[in-house]
Amino acid sequence: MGGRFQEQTTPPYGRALPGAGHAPVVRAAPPCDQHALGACVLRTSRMGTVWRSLSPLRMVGVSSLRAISSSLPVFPKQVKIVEVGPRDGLQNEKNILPAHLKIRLIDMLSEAGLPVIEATSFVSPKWVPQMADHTEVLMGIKKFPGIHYPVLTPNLQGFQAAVAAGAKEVAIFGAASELFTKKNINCSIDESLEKFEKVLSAAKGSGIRVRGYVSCVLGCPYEGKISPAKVAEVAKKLYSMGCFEISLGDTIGVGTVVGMKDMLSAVMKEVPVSALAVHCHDTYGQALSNILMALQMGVTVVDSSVAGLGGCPYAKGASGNVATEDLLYMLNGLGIETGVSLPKLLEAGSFICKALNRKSNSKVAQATSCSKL
Ligand SMILES: CC(C)(COP(=O)([O-])OP(=O)([O-])OC[C@H]1O[C@@H](n2cnc3c(N)ncnc32)[C@H](O)[C@@H]1OP(=O)([O-])[O-])[C@@H](O)C(=O)NCCC(=O)NCCSC(=O)C[C@@](C)(O)CC(=O)[O-]
Repeated sequence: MGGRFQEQTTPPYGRALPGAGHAPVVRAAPPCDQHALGACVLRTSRMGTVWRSLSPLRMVGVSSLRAISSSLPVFPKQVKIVEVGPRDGLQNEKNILPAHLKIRLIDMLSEAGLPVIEATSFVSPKWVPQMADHTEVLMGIKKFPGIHYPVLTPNLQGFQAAVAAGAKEVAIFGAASELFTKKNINCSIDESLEKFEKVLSAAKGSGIRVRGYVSCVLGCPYEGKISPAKVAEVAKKLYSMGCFEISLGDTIGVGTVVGMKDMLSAVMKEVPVSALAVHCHDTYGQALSNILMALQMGVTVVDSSVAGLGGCPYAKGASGNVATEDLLYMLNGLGIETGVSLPKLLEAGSFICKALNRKSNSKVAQATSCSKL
């Protein structure tokens, strides 16, 4: 897998699509960043709509080009990708994957250069049986220098077990929905905050970093619409309690860009944007658009799952996170640095899909495996 994919920071443009003999020459469109926008135009003909590569200066004058550039959004230079596949991706799998395969997956993701890999959860095995081998997994992985391996801990019991297994970073997970909180961790939002407070104060004493999740930021499977004000309120509480980063989860992947913009605008009044991450499930195919909106608003941390694995066991019908391969392809196209190798990531995705006997949800993985045929 990924053999044809060379290490590069920009996508491979210009491959003729199948059937090009009868159709106009079609070229893949470069991503619309400040440098690339002028280089392509959308042309409509009797044969349909195609992208065509044109010299920017032949299309528009220099002054118009400057005007276009200055009105385009500014993207961050660097993005930190938080890989959640081994936890969020696998937690939903019915068949228990042996620990040695989870360990191999995490090691391959480390080799791909992911800076943060969420390794497992210290939750009740009665609630999430797939994560019952948390200690074996956390102790079994190679700990690459500079890479963080956080684990989920819903309460002090989970925190203590995680620390005993060698965790140096944990994540607590709340939600902006009462009903989701009840279904997910069996308590109210206020009760969850009391439990998290205990985790945070124990973590402070042990020098452990704590990340905070807020689920259902763009909709809840039980309550429907969630107000941006409620998301901002929970995010603010987690941040004031000492979480170094707040990950905003579109748990069921129902959000669209306007919702993302409104929600982030509300949260950014309470939590600095440098401490925010977005976590987008791709149920309605909106994850990359929503992430692009978040990047334009200054967010520089994005969660994703290799091969687009996953879903939440307490959010029926939700599909996996945005695939890390697809996110990386988009960031590469925008010239945004991540330090992650796409070929190695594709290998990790191919490995886990074989282990689970399923097709990758990543469009990039599908495209590159087709192009090998
Ligand atoms: C939170 C609990 C434990 C409360 O569950 P509970 O039943 O209310 O817990 P309890 O305190 O009453 O204890 C009952 C039993 O659970 C045990 N227990 C208690 N705590 C632990 C622990 N930490 N680890 C292991 N065991 C634990 C405890 O020892 C006891 O065992 P028993 O005496 O019956 O044998 C439970 O509801 C649970 O484990 N829920 C799992 C939630 C979960 O993992 N959800 C998926 C992750 S969240 C997510 O995916 C969303 C996210 C983060 O990705 C962002 C997004 O997409 O939006």
